[in-house]
Parts: sequence; structure tokens; C-alpha cells
Amino acid sequence: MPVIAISSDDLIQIEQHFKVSAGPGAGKTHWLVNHIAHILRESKRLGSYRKIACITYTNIAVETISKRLNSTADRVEVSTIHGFIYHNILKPYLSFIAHEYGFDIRKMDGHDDHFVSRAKLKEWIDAHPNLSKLKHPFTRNQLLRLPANLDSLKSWMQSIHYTFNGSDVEIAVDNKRAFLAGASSGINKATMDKLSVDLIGYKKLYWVKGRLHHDDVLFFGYKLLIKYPFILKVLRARFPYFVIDEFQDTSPIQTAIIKLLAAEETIVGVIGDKAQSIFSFQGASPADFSSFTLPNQNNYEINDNRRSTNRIVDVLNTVRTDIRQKPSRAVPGDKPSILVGTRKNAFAHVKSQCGNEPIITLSRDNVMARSMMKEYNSAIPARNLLSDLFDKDNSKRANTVVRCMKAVDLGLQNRFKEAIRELERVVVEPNRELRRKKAFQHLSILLSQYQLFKSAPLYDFYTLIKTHIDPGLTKLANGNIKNFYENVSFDQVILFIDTNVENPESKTIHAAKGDEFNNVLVVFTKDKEINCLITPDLTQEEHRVKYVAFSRAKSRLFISVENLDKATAHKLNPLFEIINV
Ligand SMILES: Nc1ncnc2c1ncn2[C@@H]1O[C@H](COP(=O)(O)OP(=O)(O)OP(=O)(O)O)[C@@H](O)[C@H]1O
Repeated sequence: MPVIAISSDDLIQIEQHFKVSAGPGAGKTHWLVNHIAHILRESKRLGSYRKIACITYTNIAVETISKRLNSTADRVEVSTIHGFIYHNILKPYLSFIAHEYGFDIRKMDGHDDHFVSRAKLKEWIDAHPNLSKLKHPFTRNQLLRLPANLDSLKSWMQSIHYTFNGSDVEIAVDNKRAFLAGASSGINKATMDKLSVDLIGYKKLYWVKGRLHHDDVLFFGYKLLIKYPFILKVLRARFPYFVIDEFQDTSPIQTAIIKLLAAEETIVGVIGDKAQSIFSFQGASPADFSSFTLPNQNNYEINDNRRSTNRIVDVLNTVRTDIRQKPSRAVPGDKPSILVGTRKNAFAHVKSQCGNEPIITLSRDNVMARSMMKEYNSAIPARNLLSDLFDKDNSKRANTVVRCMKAVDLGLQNRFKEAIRELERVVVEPNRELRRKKAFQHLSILLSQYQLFKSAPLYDFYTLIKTHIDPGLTKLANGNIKNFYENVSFDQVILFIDTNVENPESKTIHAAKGDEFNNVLVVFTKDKEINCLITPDLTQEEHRVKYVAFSRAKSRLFISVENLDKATAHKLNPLFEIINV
């Protein structure tokens, strides 16, 4: 099928599968919202009961699109793919297969991140079919008691994920992750081979408690659709149109589910940009977007950039060679700058240039992004304290503390609905109304005491929770775990919590995807990251991540790097102002 060039104002025909490819700022989201309105106006198949499903990647994008849809929002189900599958497939039907997987459906309550803890590893290994085959130097005790082995084992199991082999979903681990950065060795391949025969045994330790990790939602969703095809019929009857934004970040299992839906009746449309595929750790790849086709699919592309100034689009066009964007705002703009020196000085320089306008700092990783915030300005700890918490503490107490921390974090961002949802999962109260009321009261207590526990030992925060929220939590006995709570502070641990921070000052690049800001400061942690501008190669994910960061800027773009050699500075001169700060 030929590719048809369109603009973000053009309407297309609604009864055929489609794919829209376009670079950053082309107006994909804008176009999608228009297209949904177009379907609502034109469709003869919707009626009053049927809805359009609109899938996007993050909860923040869900909110943005819902707001933009305005009064028509009740005719459209906007959600993440996980949210969609959880509500439309798992909630009504997981009981059909729960027994087969040892899942306690009565305890199911949403889906969470996965953190490996020593307690879970111990439980898994003790019941493992190959327990007696574990050999020196990786016996059960050596794995669980020697810190280097345990760290390696934890890192390896943290990589547990699902893969799609073309017809079924399988559980896998990434053996490379058993070798920790800086360590010369980790657990050996023979041990990994023996342990990996029972990955499902590990998953079942969570399932028996009704606990789902995000990936499990896709796993069970796919299993249900294959085993009970009538569910597909129900979904197709309810959702005759299915559109997916940011499709380049869709994993192969999600694609398989979408193809099942598209086989009859439901019209599927996908929108994306292969150069903005930055979630390979969730199984997504640029090639999957390029090769995605459905029968009789129409392919469209948009070549404008309606977001950025001409000088920023020049930078984007240098990094990317497969398309050349036209800067349709036609505003020349300031020359982007590379600020050479400390991050602090770079930030001061940006402030001096932008006056009172807001500035957003974009960083590669969460901990750096959070350390750039005013709120949590403690030094970055060397270890992941959240992993340490799950490792040292029992899972009930660790989960309660982390949910309360998340609630505080969300509350500070004025995201009260989400904060209350976190706390509702902590409150033991069968009555829904009462549970919500209590969660609300708890949130007020936590936020009113914030200044007191913010920089204090985590122990103080725990005491507050035990006193006011969950008196049933067990007392912290003297020893390892109490020491941990006494020796780390709340504001150190919270650096590791990821709530997709809606913070006006500082975000990760991954969290900023899809968004746009007038003034952007991109922080490079390592000097060599500048290579993405000297020898750009968008087949490398790290270069795509930078491309996403640069393309968020509407008016001013700054890049902070500690050192820059003369030759590199010379090469960058045509596109950037090089400023020593
Ligand atoms: N037809 C249009 N008329 C007016 N403004 C538009 C139009 N299309 C897009 N825009 C504006 O251009 C900017 C970029 O649009 P949008 O966020 O939809 O791009 P996108 O392709 O989804 O970007 P990205 O992939 O980088 O997230 C937004 O500020 C949007 O409001």
C-alpha cells in the first residue's frame, strides 16, 4: 500500500484499518483527537451502547486525551493497554483460568510494579524442583547468604518478563542481568539454567496472594482471549473502533492482542513514530512499528513539525535522516545552547535566559530527575534503597510503607485521586465508601505532617503510619531492619519511587514523552552522550531517547554537559551556541 501524506488537520476514512507515522510535534495526538470526533460524527456502527477504545501509553496521556475529548469523553474509553485489559478482560473473566495458575481471584486488586525480595527468592528456591541439584559455589545457602550472589540473583530475577513466540506467551529472564555492573562475575549459567525451569513457580508465589504485576495483565489477557474466543466477540461488539497512540512502544504481546481484535468487525488504527521507540525493556522495538500491517490497511504520514522553532527542528533533522520535518510554525527562534560545566551552573544560566518562564529539566533516569527537584534535593544514594527496603523487610510492611510514600508523592503533585487510590489499598475496610473516607483522612494526616518526616529517618514515617493508618503493622524489632529504617531518610528513599512525576521542574525523558514545554534543559550524565549529536544513529535506543528529549522543546533548548573537547565543540558550532558556565 502506498504511503499517503496528510496534515494534522486532514480527515481520513473511518472504516478501514490505518497506520499514521510521523515525527515529533507533527500533531499525531492532535490528529487522533480530531479523528475520534470524526468517527463520533460519521459512524453508523456506534449507537448508544458501543464505544471507541483509545489506548495510549501512560496515565498522564490518558488524562490529556480525556480532557481534550471534552464532552464526548463518555463515548470513548481512554485507557492504557494494561488498564483496558484489566477492566475489560481480567476483571470479568480471570476467574475462568485462575485455578489453573494458582491465582486467588478474591484478593485481586489492581496491578503493581515488581520488586524482587530475598524472602520471595527464598520461598521460591526452597520449593524449587532443582533445589537438590544446586552445586557449590551456588548452593541454596550460598545463593541466599553471600551478598554478591544474592545481588546477582536479585538483579537476574528482576528481569523476569514475558516474550511472545508468534503463537504463545512465555516467561523469560535476561541472563545478562545476572552480571552486575562493576562485578567480574555473577551466578553462573548452569545455575541459571537449573533455576529458570520453574519461573512460573516464582510468579505463582505472587498469584496465590492475588498479586498481579503489570506484565501479568498482558499474559492473562492473551491466555484468556486464546482459550475463550467469545471474549473477543464481546470486545468487538462493544468496541467497533480501536485506536492506539504511541504505538511504537507497544510490545509484541500487545500487538498480538490487537491483531486478534482486528481480525473481524473492529477497525484498528495505530499512530506512532519509530524514532521515538524508547521502551525496549518492555519488549517494544522500532521494527515492530515499521512492519505492523493489517489487511487493507491505509498508511499515512505527516511531515510537519508544529511544535518547535526552526532552529530546534534543524537539530532534530540533523539527528534524524529518514524523514526531513518542515517547521510549520516558521519561527526562527534562539540558537540552541550547549552548556559546558556543572549542572548547577547550567541551570543558573538557563534561568538567566528564561526570566520568569517555567523551565523543565529532562534527565535520563528517575533518580537524577528527582534529585533535580526542589522538593527532594538530597544527595543520590549509591544503592537503590527501595530494593533494599523490599529485600530487608517483610512484604506486608514494605508494601504499606511504599504505598503511603507514593500517596505522599502524588499528594504533593496535587494528584489526589491517585493518592487516595494508593491509600485505599492500605486501608482494611470492606465497605467501599468508608474505605475511601478513611483513605482521604489518612492522606490529610500524611500531607499535614510532611515537613516533619520529610528529612527525618524513615522510622519516623513508619511510626506515623503505624499510629494513624495501620496499627496492625508489626513492631520493628531491634536488628537489621530497624537499623535500616533508622539509617535512611524519607527523602532518600522516595528518590527511587516512580509515580510518573507530574512535576513542573524536572522529569525523566521517558515520563516526558508525548509532552511539550517552552524551555527545555536536557541533562547529560556522561560526557560521551554528546555523541548522539556528532554521529547520530537512531538504530541505538540511547540516541532515540535523546531525540525524544530534544523534540519536547517548543522555544528554547539547552543541553548540559560537564566537559566538551575543542574538536567536538567545533563540530557542534553551526547548530549550537557553546557556552562555558
Ligand atoms: N492542526 C493543528 N492546528 C494547530 N495546532 C496543532 C495542529 N496540529 C498540532 N498542533 C499543535 O502542535 C503541537 C504538537 O502536536 P502533538 O502533541 O499532537 O504532536 P505529536 O505528533 O503527538 O508529538 P510527539 O510525537 O512529539 O509527542 C501541539 O502544541 C499541538 O497543539
